[in-house]
Amino acid sequence: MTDRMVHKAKSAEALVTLRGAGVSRGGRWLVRGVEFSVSPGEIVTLIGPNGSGKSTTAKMATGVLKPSEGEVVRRAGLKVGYVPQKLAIDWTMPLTIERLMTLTGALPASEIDAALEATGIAHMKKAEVHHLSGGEFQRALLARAIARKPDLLVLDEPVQGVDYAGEALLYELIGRIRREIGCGILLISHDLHIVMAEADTIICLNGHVCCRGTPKAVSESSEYRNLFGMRGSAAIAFYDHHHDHEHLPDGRVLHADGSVTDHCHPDDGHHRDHDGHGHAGHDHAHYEHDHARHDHGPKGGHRHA
Ligand SMILES: Nc1ncnc2c1ncn2[C@@H]1O[C@H](COP(=O)(O)OP(=O)(O)OP(=O)(O)O)[C@@H](O)[C@H]1O
Repeated sequence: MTDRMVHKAKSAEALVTLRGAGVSRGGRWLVRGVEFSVSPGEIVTLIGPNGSGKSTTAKMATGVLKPSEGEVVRRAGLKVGYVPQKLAIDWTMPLTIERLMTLTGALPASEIDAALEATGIAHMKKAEVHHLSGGEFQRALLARAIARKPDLLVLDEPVQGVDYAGEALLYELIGRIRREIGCGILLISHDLHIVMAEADTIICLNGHVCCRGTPKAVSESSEYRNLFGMRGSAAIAFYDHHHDHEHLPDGRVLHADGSVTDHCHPDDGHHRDHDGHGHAGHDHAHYEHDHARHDHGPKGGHRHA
């Protein structure tokens, strides 16, 4: 199959497809020439500097904004779950997580419970929203969005106000949601962080599509490096790690020196320690292994889920 045929087949099954889409306001193009689609089970991440058109593009995808040129095609009857960047909440009013779930429409109690369970906050159902930590709040917003079983989940900066460790856990959760619900995910990242680890496709915007591809391809492209400079390089380092051992299909481990062991324990003599010689400082490849099941720390460390 040629690339063009693959693209055609992919957009035929896509949840949403943008073709040459752009929005202009007051004689100025906010964003132009946007082309991408999101298919079931796929994570597409929009990155780009402030004002580069990420939110505008997401609004075109969800139908909140009509494109001024080009077209946006959504699958008939598409259910969209949206997690906004900001929520207009009157913080002087008491609001429990349970109530937050039903603010914009009724939900059966069983659906509320299932969504809170899936996001790991079932025990906090009666907790006041304004007491939540950044990570808990993002989980509550995610629970609210997935409770209605969307086909397409749009997340506008889902790791806002969350520290690095919490960020890795949230991305792991988002990865699990796409595997379990099978929805497509359009993720907007207003910062680079570790967003790229879970994404299948990265679209880098800068008023137009600057570059696109797999996280690795984007992080290596000169357009991306020019746009993000040193900050981009830090994110690149995350992917540009070198593997000193590989996991074989039978579960054994092949080390750089050619030896094979049953495990990759830090004390088996094959690994560098923390000050440049350690297990925490290395990364590895896994045959037929889902990298999405790893928590990647921002410095390239990992742990198995
Ligand atoms: N309704 C509007 N009318 C005029 N200009 C707008 C409108 N909405 C957005 N803009 C402008 O369009 C540009 C793109 O905005 P957008 O919110 O899509 O960027 P973004 O990439 O999401 O930015 P950030 O990372 O800062 O949130 C910005 O310059 C913004 O000021």
